[in-house]
Amino acid sequence: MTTLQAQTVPAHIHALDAHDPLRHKREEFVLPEGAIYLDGNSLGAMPRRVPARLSHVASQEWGQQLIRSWTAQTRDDPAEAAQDWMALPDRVAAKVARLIGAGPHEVAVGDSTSVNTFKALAAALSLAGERRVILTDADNFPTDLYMAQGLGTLTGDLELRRVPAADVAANLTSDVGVLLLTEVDYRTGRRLDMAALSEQARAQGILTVWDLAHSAGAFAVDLNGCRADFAVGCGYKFLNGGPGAPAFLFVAERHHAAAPVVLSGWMGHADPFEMARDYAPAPGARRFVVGTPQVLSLSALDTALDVFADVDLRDVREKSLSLGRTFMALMEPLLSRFPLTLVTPTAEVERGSQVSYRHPQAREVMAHLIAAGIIGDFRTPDILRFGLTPLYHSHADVWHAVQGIGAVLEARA
Ligand SMILES: Cc1ncc(COP(=O)(O)O)c(C=O)c1O
Ligand SMILES: Nc1ccccc1C(=O)C[C@H](N)C(=O)O
Repeated sequence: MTTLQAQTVPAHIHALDAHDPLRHKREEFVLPEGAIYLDGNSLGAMPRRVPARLSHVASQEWGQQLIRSWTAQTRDDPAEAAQDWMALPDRVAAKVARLIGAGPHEVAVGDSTSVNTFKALAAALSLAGERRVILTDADNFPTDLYMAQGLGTLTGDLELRRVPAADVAANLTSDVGVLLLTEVDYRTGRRLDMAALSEQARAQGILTVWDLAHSAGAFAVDLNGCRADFAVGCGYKFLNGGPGAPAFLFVAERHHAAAPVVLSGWMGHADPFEMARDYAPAPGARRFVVGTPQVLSLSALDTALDVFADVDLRDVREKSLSLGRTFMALMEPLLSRFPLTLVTPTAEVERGSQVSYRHPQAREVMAHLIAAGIIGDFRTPDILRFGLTPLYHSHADVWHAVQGIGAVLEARA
């Protein structure tokens, strides 16, 4: 990789970076040496300020303050007082809300995306009444399918109807209760039209559950603008919250009164320390926080999200599209020389923040690429996937990566 990075980047690539309004953000991340990391859609790079926060949480909040940290409001220092662990999920929810077009009271942070998918599906199905069909993309991410299957085992009367993504709109029929979709496909990077599909679903009385795993932090999401009903997403991909970071759940305000809280844990109770015998939900989406907040990982995510504080998500989207365009254009000559097929849509509205190709030996090729310092992903059955993170990638990275991909393919041929 070192030799590759020593190659001279063409002037037109440099020019793209020179005009990049986000180029200063790269310094806010720790990036691996001697490698080009194109996997922020699996695990985002670490924001530089996270270790100091974790160190403070460990040494002071946990080490010294211990249980007093749960209710730090009792402390004299106003800055410390505002850092109580009980409200940490709510503080993080407010930061996530801004990125997904939601109100802070509509977002709950905690648990995994899988668990939040279960909460959302259970609530949505209950609101759907007699309609016992969940419609989904047959190629949806496995955990979305599995969680729906698990819920079906519990209720016993559920049909999980899987259709190709292109056929979803035609299958929004009156027996469907819930539409479960992932906005950006984890393999192809194809982005669905969330606004149109939400609208079409609503017209049929169907509730929507959107998985934003590959959307949140990659571009501006407008849940309320789309009148989405429920959504979930990961904290560790484009939100850079670290391995196993807590996930989020969005529940539109109009459903707060009627949506049942199936996992009704005490931390979602209106007054946990009242220790009442019966469950009474906290106001807003906080009721969907189940058990004790994951303080260490929430703290990491909390600080990681500060990277977005001065960022305009329109710039993020513009740059993501530019990186993708550049990547695809530079890869173009390789497509006639090697058995590579682009599977990411070229139309910008249909793209997330990754570029993927089919290759008959994709698994092997990706192993070679990783060994050469180009870190992407292999996804079954034959996908080479390259994630683009506008906050820390430059067009020069993309250029170096494509030179490396060409060299690896050439060496194998
Ligand atoms: C679309 C999608 N949903 C969900 C997940 C993950 O769910 P969890 O955080 O529960 O592992 C991923 C990635 O792992 C994903 O790509
Ligand atoms: N959570 C993980 C744990 C281990 C390895 C990968 C993941 C991913 O997130 C994969 C990602 N969802 C994907 O779109 O492929």
